[in-house]
Amino acid sequence: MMHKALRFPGRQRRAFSAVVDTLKHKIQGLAEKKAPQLTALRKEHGGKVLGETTVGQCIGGMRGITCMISETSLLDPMEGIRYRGRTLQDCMDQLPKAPGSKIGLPEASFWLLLTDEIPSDAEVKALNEELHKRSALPESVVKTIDSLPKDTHPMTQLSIGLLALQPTSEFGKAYRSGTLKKNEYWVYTLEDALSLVAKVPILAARIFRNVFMEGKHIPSDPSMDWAGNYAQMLGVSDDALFKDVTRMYLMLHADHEAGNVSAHTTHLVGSALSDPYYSYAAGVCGLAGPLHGLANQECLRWLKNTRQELGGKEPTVEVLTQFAKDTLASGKVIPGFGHGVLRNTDPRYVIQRQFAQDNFPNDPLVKLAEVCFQAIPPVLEATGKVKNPWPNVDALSGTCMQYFGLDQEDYYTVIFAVSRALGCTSNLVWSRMMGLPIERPKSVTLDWLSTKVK
Ligand SMILES: CC(=O)SCCNC(=O)CCNC(=O)[C@H](O)C(C)(C)COP(=O)(O)OP(=O)(O)OC[C@H]1O[C@@H](n2cnc3c(N)ncnc32)[C@H](O)[C@@H]1OP(=O)(O)O
Ligand SMILES: O=C([O-])CC(=O)C(=O)O
Repeated sequence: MMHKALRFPGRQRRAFSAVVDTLKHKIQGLAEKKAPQLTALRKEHGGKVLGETTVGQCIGGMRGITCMISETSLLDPMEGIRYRGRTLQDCMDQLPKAPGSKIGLPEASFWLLLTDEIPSDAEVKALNEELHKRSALPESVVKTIDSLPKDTHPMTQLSIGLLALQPTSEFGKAYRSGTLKKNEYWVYTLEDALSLVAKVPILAARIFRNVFMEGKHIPSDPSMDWAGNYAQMLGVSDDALFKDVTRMYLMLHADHEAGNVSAHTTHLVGSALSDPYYSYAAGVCGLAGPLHGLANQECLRWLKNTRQELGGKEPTVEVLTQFAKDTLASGKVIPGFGHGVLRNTDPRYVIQRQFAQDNFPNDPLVKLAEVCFQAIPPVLEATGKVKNPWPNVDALSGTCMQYFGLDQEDYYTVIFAVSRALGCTSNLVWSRMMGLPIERPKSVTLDWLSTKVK
């Protein structure tokens, strides 16, 4: 029996690819299982109270208000993010891997986020073949990107590139045709999600080579996995571990439930039925903020500056404590520390730290980051206001990649965005499947609040 709560197309447009058909059937199968739950929650429990909203939350960035649905992942403040119920360590252990690698493949996490299933090796291989088929950038997009001034920030270039891809949207075309039915929205969103995920590493590598490598490009290798291919197109290192560090980065940053700025923005824009290119370009603009994704660029810069100021001296906890205090005194945040919702060391940091300790423990920036791990939390704690003094993912991601020669910190958030495309577009598919409405919370004025609290 079909449930109205979820959007099942009556007659499915057959995809030209077996793996896309498989994905559609798996998503649809999962949606059929979830349909009674969604219907009951809407119809029988729609009036139940989840919590009250305080004036502090209204002024304070809506922290702690439970008011969004995201099926792909859920965050525990102490244990961090789980992709479809699996911790990141579970994902590292359980997801298929490239030959000789210990890293769970990020494109396998895309499959997991979409379907709630760990794909087989054969399924990931087929997905990679499909992504390669969809990966070519239209000539118009190449021209647009190549014509941008080289000093345009790489994140600006990426959002321009995503918008330049927008005319290729299958969802947009189908919607404009006037024949698209609501229960078909998710199918076309999935088509766009796959194409966007296929193209984003090609676009991102092009931006890198244009800005930092005099426009000398390295062609895509269709025999490679999604992230390994991205690493080889960046072309900064032939070390097999550089492919692994890229795979790890892209797996760890894929999703962080839906309230973070990039995911929320993507969801919000998508809720107006803007297609995935519009929606994710908007999300990317949010990721470019220094309190969110750009913190990894800021953190690497902070570490490099600190190292320069140390002038060859060994970093000590005492010296780093003073550096951290100076940063606070100058009115800046310490990038890579603190979090909106986590209340413990970010498990993404823990996994990256282990990778660095296993593979390049003597790298000067790794050593410096280790001292920061000891020195900075007490400084933040001493302010009495920082709710989470522990490191987040951004505290080490740049350090791990610079070891292999990718030390252009302005580029780091683009790598984050390549990864976040997996989670944000998976969420768009599920939002359209669940028929979620346009998002429109209530805002009020200060006078309204003052009258209310009297
Ligand atoms: C992928 C990601 O997006 S992970 C986060 C990446 N961002 C960073 O690493 C930037 C540094 N960190 C921060 O700025 C913050 O911790 C955020 C933005 C991540 C979270 O912000 P909030 O939820 O407001 O944190 P919290 O409630 O603990 O903030 C309370 C106060 O402590 C300050 N604070 C929090 N973290 C830090 C920090 N790392 N350095 C200095 N001050 C901090 C806040 O600015 C705020 O000050 P205010 O009251 O004077 O405005
Ligand atoms: O969850 C957040 O607010 C920020 C974050 O760590 C992410 O988006 O990866």
